[in-house]
Amino acid sequence: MSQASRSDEAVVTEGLEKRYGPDRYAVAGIDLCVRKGEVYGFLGRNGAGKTTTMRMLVGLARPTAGRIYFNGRLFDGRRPVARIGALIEEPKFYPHLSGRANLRLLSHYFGTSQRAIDGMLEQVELADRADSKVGGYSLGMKQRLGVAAALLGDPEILVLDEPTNGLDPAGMADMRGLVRSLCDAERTVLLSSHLLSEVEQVCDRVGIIHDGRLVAQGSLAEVLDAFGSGAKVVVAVDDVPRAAELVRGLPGVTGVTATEGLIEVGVTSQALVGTINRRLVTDGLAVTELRMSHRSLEDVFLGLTDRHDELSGATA
Ligand SMILES: Nc1ncnc2c1ncn2[C@@H]1O[C@H](COP(=O)(O)OP(=O)(O)OP(=O)(O)O)[C@@H](O)[C@H]1O
Repeated sequence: MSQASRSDEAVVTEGLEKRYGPDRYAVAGIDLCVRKGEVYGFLGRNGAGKTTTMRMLVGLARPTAGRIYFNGRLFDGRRPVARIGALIEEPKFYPHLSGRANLRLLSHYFGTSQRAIDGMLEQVELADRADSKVGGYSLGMKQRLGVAAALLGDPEILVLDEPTNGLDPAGMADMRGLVRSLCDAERTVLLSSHLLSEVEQVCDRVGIIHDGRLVAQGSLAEVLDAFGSGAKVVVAVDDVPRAAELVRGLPGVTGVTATEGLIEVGVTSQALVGTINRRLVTDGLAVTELRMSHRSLEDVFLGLTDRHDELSGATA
């Protein structure tokens, strides 16, 4: 059965591809799955293929292969099958007009009422600057006005390409809060970022793209579990080789690496801390430090993308 037939999925792509020239893949066949009502973080380094994917989703670029479904309906790149709002790359506004006037111009297409525009300006926290010229807005204000513009058609699916790009920490925090406030049972948000901390803080699920390929997808916990075994125990001990040998065979230990004065033990559960300690002490080793260390999404992301580079190098 096609994934696209599930009713809880807002955006599904199957083998979505964009090729520029014979061997130049910007997006090399990706299967995205964004569930209704979630904030989905599309994460990748610069040039990974995020913008190209988003441009295809909103009909600005034509896929060279693959399919896109919105709410289970096939999108052919022309006829809309769902209400989609988008902020892709830097928003463009008339600088000599106010924020409100810019929105009013854009709203003609959707027939949005003045009251609804006021509501949007409130929502993006621009109400008190709505009548100032956009030319005097900060980047963060322009980005928020861009989000308001993307909301004009009351979208079920909101696509935001790097909405925090170029913002200062305060602007980023504002944008994060705004993104969360926009997502509800009726609206799904798909946002891209190259910043792991952003995605970690705001998204329910993530897809990690590297070199045009989706290398991981799921909830943060799932991605961490599947690709990082989540947790490890760091032990400072007097006899590292002996300690590594002793813990390697314990049930629940997924791997051991030895460094100077330390072993790092991959574990399936925190309860292993006690087991590891007992095993070492019983054997007469001196344990001077023992702590849990959780891998961050950043470690997983870097590990996945590095591993992908190694594999590509090995097969090239
Ligand atoms: N029109 C084009 N012609 C040829 N190559 C392109 C074109 N557009 C994008 N690319 C290439 O496709 C790849 C993916 O670009 P894309 O802009 O989608 O990445 P990105 O993840 O959004 O990165 P960034 O955050 O830097 O925008 C890059 O190698 C880029 O150079």
